[in-house]
Amino acid sequence: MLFFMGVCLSCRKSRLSSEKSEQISASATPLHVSVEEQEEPKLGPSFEDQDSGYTRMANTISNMRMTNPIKEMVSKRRIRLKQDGFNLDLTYIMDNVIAMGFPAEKLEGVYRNHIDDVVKFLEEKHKDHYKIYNLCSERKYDINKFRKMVATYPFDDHNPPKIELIKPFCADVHEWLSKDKRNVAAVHCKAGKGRTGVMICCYLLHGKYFSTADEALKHYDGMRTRDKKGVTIPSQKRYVGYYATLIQKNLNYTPVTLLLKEIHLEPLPACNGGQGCLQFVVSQSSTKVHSQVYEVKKGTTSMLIRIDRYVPLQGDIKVEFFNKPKLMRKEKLFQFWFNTFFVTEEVSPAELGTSDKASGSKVTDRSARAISCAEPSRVPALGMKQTRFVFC
Ligand SMILES: CCCCCCCC(=O)OC[C@H](COP(=O)(O)O[C@H]1[C@H](O)[C@@H](OP(=O)(O)O)[C@H](OP(=O)(O)O)[C@@H](OP(=O)(O)O)[C@H]1O)OC(=O)CCCCCCC
Repeated sequence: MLFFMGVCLSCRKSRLSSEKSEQISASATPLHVSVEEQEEPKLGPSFEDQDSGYTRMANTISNMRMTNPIKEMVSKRRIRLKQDGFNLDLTYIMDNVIAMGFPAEKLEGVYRNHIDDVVKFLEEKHKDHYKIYNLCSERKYDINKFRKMVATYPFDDHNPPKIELIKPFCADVHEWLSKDKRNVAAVHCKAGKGRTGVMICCYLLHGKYFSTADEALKHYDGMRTRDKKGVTIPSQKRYVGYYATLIQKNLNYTPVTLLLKEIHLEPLPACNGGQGCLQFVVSQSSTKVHSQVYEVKKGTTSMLIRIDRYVPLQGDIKVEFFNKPKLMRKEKLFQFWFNTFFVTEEVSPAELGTSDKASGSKVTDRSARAISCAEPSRVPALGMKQTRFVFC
């Protein structure tokens, strides 16, 4: 079943289509980026003292062969490194770029990479030449274990990064790798698949290893997983595409403001026998900026939602749709992210005509733009949703 949606916005301050004429000097500001490097640990024993600890680690539960089957189950189809006595959820995407699972401590270290095993691996294979990139917004660990060679570029699981986070990450990796040809960048999130893939693919584009998002993603997917399903969330892929666009067209990202005017849904997701309430929530910078609930009558196949007071949107926008049955908890149907800077698709007269007819108003703006999105529903029976957002 296809799910069609049109979002009509107006009053853009600028458009990507004007490309180079719109280049504005780089204003990418790292969000919550903390980089701590080249400092010796101030707490605990010196690194030399710790070496004896690494030797002893072979006797810890983290390194016991009995935990490997559990680790393998949890890492699912991600390709593990099994070499020289190591068995880690860790993959070389390039000779100097590693994707890996979270370096976990305590009980979590039983079913994920144990942090001591990761330290042991990096010390053995890349001593004095590794730097860790932690992408988790939800957790951290003792960076002293990695000689404080840890940079943090946080974002949430199952989400893309803020667009401003990508360039500083890529520049950081590039600078580190350029310093010494023996240097490696070890990137991780929780599983070391989705978020890690997004950022590594962006780096592969930044470093000119690949020229298109598809090529970078294909390379990553094949290197990191046995089923070639590395980065699978469409919004995450979309953001790799955004970064590719910035590089290909030599653009500097700058926030663009749009006014949300109307949303067109067709056909509606068939939940609760085709009736009930549908809620959509629009957020910007983690702040809810608009939310509305609509009653869906049985037999309704499409819906035009007009926003009474136009809502200004700028930058990274998250839209969530919920099924809101009466007397029951709401259930998220699907979500997607887009960035207002990258809304560039042309809108056909037929689409404008549909919107025009439904609203009863005369369309005068023929410079409308749209964005197409496809997101899988969280409700498996509803399948993949094709969505198209129209801005005018
Ligand atoms: C006997 C045990 C058998 C366990 C079998 C578990 C088999 C199993 O499903 O393991 C996996 C789960 C969840 O695994 P995780 O807790 O690691 O979660 C993954 C993580 O969110 C990934 O995002 P990211 O961090 O890479 O950005 C996500 O990838 P994406 O965002 O691309 O979709 C992946 O989705 P995926 O399904 O791959 O599409 C999730 O599974 O692990 C646990 O729940 C921990 C289990 C703890 C068990 C403790 C045992 C002591």
